[in-house]
Amino acid sequence: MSVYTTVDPRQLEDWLAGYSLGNLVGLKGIAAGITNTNYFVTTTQGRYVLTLFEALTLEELPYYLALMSHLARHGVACPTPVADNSDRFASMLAGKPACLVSCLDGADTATPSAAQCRAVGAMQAALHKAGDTFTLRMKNPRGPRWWSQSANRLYPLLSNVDRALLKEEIQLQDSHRFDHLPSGVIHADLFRDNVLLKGDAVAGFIDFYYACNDILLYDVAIAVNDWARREDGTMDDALARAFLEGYRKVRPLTGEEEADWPVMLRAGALRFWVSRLLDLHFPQAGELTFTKEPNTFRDLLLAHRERRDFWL
Ligand SMILES: Nc1ncnc2c1ncn2[C@@H]1O[C@H](COP(=O)(O)OP(=O)(O)OP(=O)(O)O)[C@@H](O)[C@H]1O
Ligand SMILES: N[C@@H](CCO)C(=O)O
Repeated sequence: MSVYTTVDPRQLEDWLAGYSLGNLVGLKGIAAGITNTNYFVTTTQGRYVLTLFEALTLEELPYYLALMSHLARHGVACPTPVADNSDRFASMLAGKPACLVSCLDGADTATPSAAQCRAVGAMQAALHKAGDTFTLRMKNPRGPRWWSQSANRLYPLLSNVDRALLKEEIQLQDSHRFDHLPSGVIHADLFRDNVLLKGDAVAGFIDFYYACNDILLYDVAIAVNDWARREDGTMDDALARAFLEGYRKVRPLTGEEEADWPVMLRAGALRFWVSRLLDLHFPQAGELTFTKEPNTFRDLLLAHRERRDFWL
């Protein structure tokens, strides 16, 4: 259940007075989600999603909300933030930073088809292209420096085998430079649960709160690592190919990107192995975290390392 902060209708009516969205008709908590509190809000003008941010501050929100607004204006399927009468996308509600975005008609899937992977790949490429004209900048908080520092905290807690694997992979990644590859705005967490689908079409990408500027191919690797991953940690090549096919139709990969694909898949797996290990071993006191299985990404990393024939 992910309604951590309760909002009552009277309180919401007062807050909505700062918008031009008509009167409140319905308010319903959303059970899915882990980090934030989400509600479906219906007014006489339409249906929206209200998010109360449990960890991000009001000062941190403008980048993400401006980005969603920019992408939505440029044809990327994602929720559009609604501005209040003071032209702000976010303000305080029930003691938390809060925003309203348009409600999308779709649902996530744990078992995507090739057609759905193709559509998500194409929309991710559209996001990468639309990001070209977005002027705000955000460094990736989960880049190489972060995983090296995190690994130092984790080494004493890991088995000898896992410690050796983590050290070796970080060394390999540190020795490999990706600076020459195309970079821009990336979602950085485009997992299956962050995409709403309607049939085979993308209704919208959600959860932009890891979005940042980084290498575009890194974003593709993160997404393919989830969309084409089987339960046993190996890749479903047909799904991976479909994803890349959709992506390339909108933004063809360069020869340098193709050459770096195997190492980038490993970088994507490493990033989520490390973050899941951190969540497991260093749960933040008072923070609402739900631990996902770190070994999934260790096993995926091993599968990528052992693989010789890449299906690009
Ligand atoms: N704009 C939207 N339109 C329709 N449904 C939405 C929208 N945004 C979120 N949802 C629904 O709310 C659920 C929870 O949202 P989300 O995954 O963003 O939660 P979170 O707690 O903010 O993030 P996370 O779960 O990644 O920590 C989604 O699975 C989706 O069903
Ligand atoms: N998508 C992430 C969690 C949110 O960042 C994971 O599955 O580990």
